[in-house]
Amino acid sequence: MPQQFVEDYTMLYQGKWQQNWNPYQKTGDNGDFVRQTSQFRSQVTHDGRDYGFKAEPGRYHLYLAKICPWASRTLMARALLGLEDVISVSFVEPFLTDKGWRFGNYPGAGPDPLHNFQHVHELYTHADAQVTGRATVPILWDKQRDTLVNNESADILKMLNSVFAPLGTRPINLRPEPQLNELDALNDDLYHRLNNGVYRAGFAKSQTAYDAAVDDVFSALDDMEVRLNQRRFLLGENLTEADIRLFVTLVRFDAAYHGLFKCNRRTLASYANLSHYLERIYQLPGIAETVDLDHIKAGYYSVKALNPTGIIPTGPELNWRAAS
Ligand SMILES: N[C@@H](CCC(=O)N[C@@H](CS)C(=O)NCC(=O)O)C(=O)O
Repeated sequence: MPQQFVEDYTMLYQGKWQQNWNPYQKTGDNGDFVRQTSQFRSQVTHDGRDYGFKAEPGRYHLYLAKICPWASRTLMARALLGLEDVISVSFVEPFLTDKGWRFGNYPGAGPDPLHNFQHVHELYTHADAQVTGRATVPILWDKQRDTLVNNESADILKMLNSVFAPLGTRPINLRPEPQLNELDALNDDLYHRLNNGVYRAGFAKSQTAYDAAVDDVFSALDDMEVRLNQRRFLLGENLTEADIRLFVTLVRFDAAYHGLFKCNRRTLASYANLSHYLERIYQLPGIAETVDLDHIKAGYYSVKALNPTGIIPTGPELNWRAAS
């Protein structure tokens, strides 16, 4: 979560919006970023058992930001499973304001279609008037009960692939049973070294923390490059959840993490296997539409703590449409 706001960040405390207040967002002893945990963890089930949220077409909505890799995971899974007509979606503007994510008219963003709220934090207090925590995306929203179901992308991914998948048009399994242990271990590793590693590099408060994060990032990229010597996807011939998790970081790498987050030992473009893999996934049906480089660049480069002038670099030139 845009750990960008390690210093002057914003959040809800007992239902009230707070600016420049930092009770939860910690920096570790080494100056490294410590990520908060998500607070809404209800599950949608086949029959509504346990939480009262039943998987039904048209009932749920995803509130997302296209800049956000965690939100983009869920958008990718929705496309891969053919759930576009089952779960509706809307996008906030790419900049985090002093009131957090904002709905608006920035190209590729839009209003809150359900309540016409101005900011994402209003969704949180609508669901729980006493909520404490950051107002993050993604959000899985139940239109029927008009409440927030879950704000943890890892949970949402699993729900899309389990209870929602039978409602979709593309019968694929992103979490194949025989490979679950390997998949979850890889997901975990990717999260620590790469998905969150780039943020640990970008928002490091000490040279030591930065050095360690960058080592993690490039050791992970090196390992994945080798892994892809023999495979189309990380676990073999079929795309799984691990590929979604890797893709969302790769697609932001040269545009944002290489420059702004100082992950500049190498460009992603210099990795042959990873570049072909990125193109291969980008060219799958519905995936290019989940990637908005304008939102990615405008959003990341608007982080004042890292880029006080707000100038957005013109490059790099990226073209994943090229045949792989
Ligand atoms: N654990 C969450 C993290 C989501 C997250 O960090 N989202 C960021 C955007 S990339 C956010 O909304 N940040 C707003 C804030 O921290 O105030 C998930 O994976 O769903």
